[in-house]
Amino acid sequence: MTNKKELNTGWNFDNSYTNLPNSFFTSVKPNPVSSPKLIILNAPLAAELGLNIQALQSEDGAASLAGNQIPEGAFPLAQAYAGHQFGHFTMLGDGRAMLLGEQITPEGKRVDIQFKGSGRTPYSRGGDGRAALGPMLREYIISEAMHALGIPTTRSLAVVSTGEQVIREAALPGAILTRVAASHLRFGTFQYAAKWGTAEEIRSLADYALKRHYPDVEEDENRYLSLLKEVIKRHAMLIAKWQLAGFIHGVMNTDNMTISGETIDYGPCAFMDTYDPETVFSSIDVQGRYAYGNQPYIAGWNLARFAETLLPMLHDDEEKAIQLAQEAISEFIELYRRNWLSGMRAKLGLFNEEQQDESLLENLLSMMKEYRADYTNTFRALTIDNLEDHALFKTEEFAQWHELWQARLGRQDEDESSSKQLMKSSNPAVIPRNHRVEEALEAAVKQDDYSVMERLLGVLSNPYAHSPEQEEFCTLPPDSLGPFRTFCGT
Ligand SMILES: Nc1ncnc2c1ncn2[C@@H]1O[C@H](COP(=O)(O)OP(=O)(O)OP(=O)(O)O)[C@@H](O)[C@H]1O
Repeated sequence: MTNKKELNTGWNFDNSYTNLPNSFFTSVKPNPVSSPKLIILNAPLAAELGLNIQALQSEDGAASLAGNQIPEGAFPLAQAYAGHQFGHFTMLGDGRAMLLGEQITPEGKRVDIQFKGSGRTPYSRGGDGRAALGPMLREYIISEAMHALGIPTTRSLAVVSTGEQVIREAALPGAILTRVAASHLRFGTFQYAAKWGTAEEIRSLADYALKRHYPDVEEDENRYLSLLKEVIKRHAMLIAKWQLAGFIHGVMNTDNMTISGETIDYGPCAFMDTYDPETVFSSIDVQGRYAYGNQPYIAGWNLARFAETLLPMLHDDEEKAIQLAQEAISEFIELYRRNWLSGMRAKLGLFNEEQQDESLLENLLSMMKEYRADYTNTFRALTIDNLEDHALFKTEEFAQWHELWQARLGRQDEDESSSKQLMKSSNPAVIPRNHRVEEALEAAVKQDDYSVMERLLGVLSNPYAHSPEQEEFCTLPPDSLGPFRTFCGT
């Protein structure tokens, strides 16, 4: 085995998180695995990060992506955090993840490099610290698809299999995902500090978050109120993008909401096929708390939990602090709605605003719900003017709606081709449909055949292309009216 200094992977770490008080993390070592094998490497992302692709593809590269070798400059640590899980507050922390370090990219950007599935930590509670191959590939596929759709998200750099099994409902092959994120600061990190930390500790966390993610407001007179408002703005944008793409996160616990406004934790998530706001993906979400249509309200609820952690810093007078927080939080739904509306206008090829746009949209969505229309394909069909053989398009109701829409398009200055262009860049032709993701995972995990996943990743990397190769990925699941199925075992 070559010496790690000879393995010039290109890591360029500068670890700022370690400057926070010790209570925010525990220094850890990844638990070496028996036979690391590189399953997939995201070469374009590696290049963006300034990494040496060939070195990472070597045997030693795989060992380093499994945590068997710690690169120079890394400072592996497990982050402490808490969170509301399905409404219940609990202490959490990285139980199977660890921050390897913060990479400074050639463009001077700072990003977290994190292993997920790299062994037990002091926060593992009863868990084994490990992850199964299927779910790590699932996170890889969906996070990269989200990125290509233009939705802020953590990224996936690589998956290595460990050569070891993890025991879930059955014995499954183990794997480690290398995740890249603007940071792993979560609402839950603040909740942890507010519950168990000192006033100084929470203040140092808030200052750190400001410096790292919102430097423009760092000098504001009430910078903690500005932090709250900026996080609200980012989430108003993020959740609008989720809703517009038909994405269901599945576990919007406060530990799965980032301060940076990136989507994190691709557990039981999916893109909606047939349009129904009540769609729930996770089988453990028996009450539908995290249903598609609830996501904006849950985000508002989570933001309120984040706001509570900042109260002592918003104002010396408690009542005044509560009032400031409430005012900020009360703006979230309106901000979200505005972003959503503007995205929906683009999906319909509309450049300007008219008062009746909301009802035009609501009418379309309620028809889609009634006729169980496929969310993505309906907008896509409107885009390409090739109305599919679907019950919705044959109804009198739709014909009337179509006429109103055409009249509305006619009342703007832009010509038809600009409208079509706008629609094409706003309505993806292909999304990671769950049955296609499952199919790719099954071939990969059970048959060691990665070709299905590679083809899927290929089309997902260019979702707005509207190319013939995408056609076969637009088909609905065989049981499109049935309940979603989840890929078990995380
Ligand atoms: N097998 C495991 N061993 C130890 N801890 C675990 C294990 N699985 C989950 N956890 C911990 O339980 C908590 C909730 O798990 P969840 O599945 O939501 O997160 P995750 O997917 O592991 O991580 P992330 O939110 O960073 O994507 C996290 O703190 C996680 O680290």
